[in-house]
Amino acid sequence: MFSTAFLDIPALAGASGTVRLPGSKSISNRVLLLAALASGTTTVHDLLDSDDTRVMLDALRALGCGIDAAGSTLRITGIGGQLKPGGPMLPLFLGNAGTAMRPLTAALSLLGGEFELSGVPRMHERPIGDLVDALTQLGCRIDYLGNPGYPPLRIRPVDHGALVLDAPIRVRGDVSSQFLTALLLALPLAARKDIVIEVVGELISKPYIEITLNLLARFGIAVQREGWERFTIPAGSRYSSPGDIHVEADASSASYFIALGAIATGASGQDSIRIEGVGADSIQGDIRFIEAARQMGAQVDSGPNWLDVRRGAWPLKAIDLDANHIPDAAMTLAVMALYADGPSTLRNIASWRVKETDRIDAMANELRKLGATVDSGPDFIRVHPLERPGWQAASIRTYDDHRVAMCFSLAAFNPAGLPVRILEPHCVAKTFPDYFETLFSVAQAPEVPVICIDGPTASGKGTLAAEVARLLGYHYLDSGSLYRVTGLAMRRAGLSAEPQHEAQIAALAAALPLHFTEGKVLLAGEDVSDEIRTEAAGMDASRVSTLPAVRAALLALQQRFRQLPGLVADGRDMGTVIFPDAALKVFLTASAAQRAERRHKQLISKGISTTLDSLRSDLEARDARDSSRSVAPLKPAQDARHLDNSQLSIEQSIDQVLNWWQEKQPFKPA
Ligand SMILES: Nc1ncnc2c1ncn2[C@@H]1O[C@H](COP(=O)(O)OP(=O)(O)O)[C@@H](O)[C@H]1O
Ligand SMILES: Nc1ccn([C@H]2C[C@H](O)[C@@H](COP(=O)(O)OP(=O)(O)O)O2)c(=O)n1
Repeated sequence: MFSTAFLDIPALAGASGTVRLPGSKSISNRVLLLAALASGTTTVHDLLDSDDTRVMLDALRALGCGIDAAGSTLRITGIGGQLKPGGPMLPLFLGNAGTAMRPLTAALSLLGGEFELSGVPRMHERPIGDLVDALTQLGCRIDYLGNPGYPPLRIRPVDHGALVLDAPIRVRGDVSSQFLTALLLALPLAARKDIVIEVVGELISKPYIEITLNLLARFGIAVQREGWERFTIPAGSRYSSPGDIHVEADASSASYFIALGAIATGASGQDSIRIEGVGADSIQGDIRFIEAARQMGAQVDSGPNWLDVRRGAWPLKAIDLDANHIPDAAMTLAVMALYADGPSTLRNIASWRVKETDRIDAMANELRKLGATVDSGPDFIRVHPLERPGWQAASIRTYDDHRVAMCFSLAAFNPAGLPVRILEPHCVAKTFPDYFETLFSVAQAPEVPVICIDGPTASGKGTLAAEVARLLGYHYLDSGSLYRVTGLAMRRAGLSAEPQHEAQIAALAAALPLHFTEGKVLLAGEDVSDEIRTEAAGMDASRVSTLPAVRAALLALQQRFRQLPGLVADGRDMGTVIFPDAALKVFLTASAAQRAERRHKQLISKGISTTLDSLRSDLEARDARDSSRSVAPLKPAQDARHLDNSQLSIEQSIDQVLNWWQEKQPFKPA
């Protein structure tokens, strides 16, 4: 996951390959609650691991469920519809997870304990009054702790004998279908008699109700449905665990990759995007996004649990769609509309206004930043396509809304070749923590940005480069470590850095069984991180690095580090030889005295004893060798910016480099 303040997605030109998507949020949280209310143990396969499922699991654990996770499988032992009596008041924090807040409100109101349910500030702006009203009609005792009609809530113990089960329970269906889902999931707890629920107003998002009914049936509860207005939970309904249950991949998450297949072609101009984990026969309503994507021109093939999508019509065909049945996935259409042959309109989407943020306003604002003309109203949005000269590079605000972040990544395919900056990209953790990594695994960029930091030993290159990479979410190449490992391999093979061994050492370098994990360097599985950091190893590295065949052998390996979304590379010849087209090159120096002192401190702190004088003379010898060798000597690239950090702190050096980088970016302010 990217935990950076922003993520710059370079202009993307194509995409092809296979993605496996995480489990559906809607199915995951429903299954968890049903398994928690059932008796016995349910093994849940392919559960989504995200913020929203984590808050649900924390709540269920607090209620006394046994939860045991192993890889992508989770075993949950339910409470059999009953809480242990006499527990203390339980405060439950549910973040911004509507799929936890709504059903838990209903279930806990009927379970009998005392609870306080709260969430993040946005959760306290998301309406829940219609659900609370329905539960109150029934005899449940729920108080608002803040604004009436909104969380946080206080739930008091209920007297099951006093529940009013004779009259139908009436609930509004036109604000959020989650209220009805919550009642359907929870009311079997009270089904001494038949319980009838009547929907008031036109029910929105019906496919989500279908998921609810489908999963209730898996847990032994056969709800009778008359149209979309009346639902009956039969007397004596009891949750019974199905034993094993598989969670389909999230169809809403699939929408970004279906769109990707419709927009992008592969390197050969005809490859497709294959999506695994969900097929066209999915129980999730958002799978009908496929129909909309087809209408816009996508070619979609499907089989059991897979989809295969490729570009059909181009530009995409404009669409005018009642998107009430796919409210979440329809946001993706709003970005696809930028690539269409005319204005596209999405209608009947008033529910967007009460989601993680006001999604109609959010989409309109951010699409306008890209240069688009957008009209919107209480329940619709109309997006005009963008011609090449109209596109602007924008910093996209994401409003703590995962779907805004994910769908705007598709703007990186703009024909103007502009990058897109996504602010607070970590909001995707709500449903798809590795969304951007998954996108980058199939996307191709004509130019992956590189920042080079070259300079003499102990100038602080490694420290600076690693931190800049971390702050930008870029990959990091410590090229010196490759020469250090080659030096070590040379020693172990009983060779020395002489011309007569050059070919053998180069062969070793070309086949180094090298892995970088969690800041460690592994050579054939052995952790050599400390061994390659000694001054002797630095000297060996400097010696092998003078051999042209060794440098040639390491070239391709270094260039393979250049991957989306970008790279920061440090060394001696990053800017001159390995990445001559890098967008920013920094030549980092500090006085020899300063560098010797820094290295001295560094080695002492690692418990390695040495003297300042010997360090300084080693360092000067190494500088001389690195600068005077015939191939790729240490020297600033012609277009490098010089940074002498003798008088700068580490933070000041980082700020300087980030400022230079920012100056090169085309983004307009957020
Ligand atoms: N600007 C700076 N001011 C003071 N010390 C620094 C600065 N930059 C790096 N250092 C310290 O100098 C030492 C050597 O830095 P390092 O990044 O290993 O250098 P290099 O990769 O160039 O050999 C480290 O202990 C680091 O914390
Ligand atoms: N791109 C590079 C990186 C390192 N080298 C050589 C020259 C250096 O003295 C050694 C060790 O590099 P490294 O960056 O690890 O050394 P310092 O941390 O700066 O002391 O490798 C090189 O020739 N080209």
